[in-house]
Amino acid sequence: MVSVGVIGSGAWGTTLALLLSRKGIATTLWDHRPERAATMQQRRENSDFLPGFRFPDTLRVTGQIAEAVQGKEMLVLVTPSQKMRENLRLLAPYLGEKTLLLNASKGIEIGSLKRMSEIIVEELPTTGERVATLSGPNLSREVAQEKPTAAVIASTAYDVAVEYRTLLTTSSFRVYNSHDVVGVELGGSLKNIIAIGAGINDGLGYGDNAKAAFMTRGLAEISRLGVAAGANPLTFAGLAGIGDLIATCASDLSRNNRLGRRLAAGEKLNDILQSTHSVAEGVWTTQAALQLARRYNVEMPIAHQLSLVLFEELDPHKAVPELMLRDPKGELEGII
Ligand SMILES: NC(=O)c1ccc[n+]([C@@H]2O[C@H](COP(=O)([O-])OP(=O)(O)OC[C@H]3O[C@@H](n4cnc5c(N)ncnc54)[C@H](O)[C@@H]3O)[C@@H](O)[C@H]2O)c1
Ligand SMILES: O=P(O)(O)OC[C@H](O)CO
Repeated sequence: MVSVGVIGSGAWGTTLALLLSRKGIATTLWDHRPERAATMQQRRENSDFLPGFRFPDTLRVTGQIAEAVQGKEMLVLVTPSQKMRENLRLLAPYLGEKTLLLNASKGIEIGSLKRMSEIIVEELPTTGERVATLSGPNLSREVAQEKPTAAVIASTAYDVAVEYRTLLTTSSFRVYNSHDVVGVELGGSLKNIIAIGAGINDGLGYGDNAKAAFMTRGLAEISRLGVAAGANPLTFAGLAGIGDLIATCASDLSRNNRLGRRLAAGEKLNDILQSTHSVAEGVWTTQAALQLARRYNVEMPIAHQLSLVLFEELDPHKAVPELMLRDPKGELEGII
């Protein structure tokens, strides 16, 4: 049977490692802090990021990246997106010539403005046709609880998407495949911007009309940028688009959504970030998306206003009239 290495042991990495090891698959989970890896291996639980779920015997935790990579037929990469590149450099010496790689992180690298699969192929040039990306409405705790969930795996190589689909499918985790790597990666990343805004909306008590409009116009922004970058517009009507947008904007479990509610309560971004080790990718994705929008000459008014709230302490109440009083436009302008 196949053996799998999971690189990154936050809530999602641990959940995916649990899903695999519960299927009886030999799974090695890597934590970049060896002392925490040792604690998890001994206690059989990730009490920092995913408390309450006991590890099966088929799951081993290690602080040695070589152990998680060497001899593995398939890897799952689940680090914070801004740390993906440094971790690829760490694992590169141990990577097998035929090992498949699945990205499960959602973000865009600040500076290079590259998506995760682009970084993988840039750092590991021989892996081109062996890379796929997982995305969709996948709040880790619900997946760990084996609540019914659907996801999508995109790859330019159909066989690779299908191999990972088979690997991850269970009676509570249904996986679709897609060719649209750009759309699936951008959908999963950009929805985090809108989730922060939805959390602000909730925190300010703006109500459901506002939230529905915000999510819908958020999806229009995601689609505009995605289509300009080469995505299939229909991908944004799928699991990695509207699906993930709904889950993240609606759920108390979303870290991006929670960050938005704390901003609405008047907390400062730096204080929020310092109070947690969990990653709210939308903060960094807002910066990267606005730079990408300039590259493609695409308008992203919501992301722009959110960047002012995040980085220039704009009172969110003042962002709203800026969005409401913009020049009226055709609803689908810039998308199709
Ligand atoms: N949690 C979810 O529900 C969920 C679902 C789908 C996708 N994702 C995506 O998965 C990625 C990882 O998120 P998560 O929820 O697993 O993490 P998390 O927020 O629960 O925890 C962050 C993890 O990153 C680790 N980390 C910090 N610096 C690191 C470094 N330099 N190298 C390696 N690891 C480092 C921390 O030790 C910790 O394990 C993100 O891109 C996120 O958007 C998360
Ligand atoms: O907790 P969040 O906000 O990082 O969202 C987690 C997943 O991306 C939901 O699909």
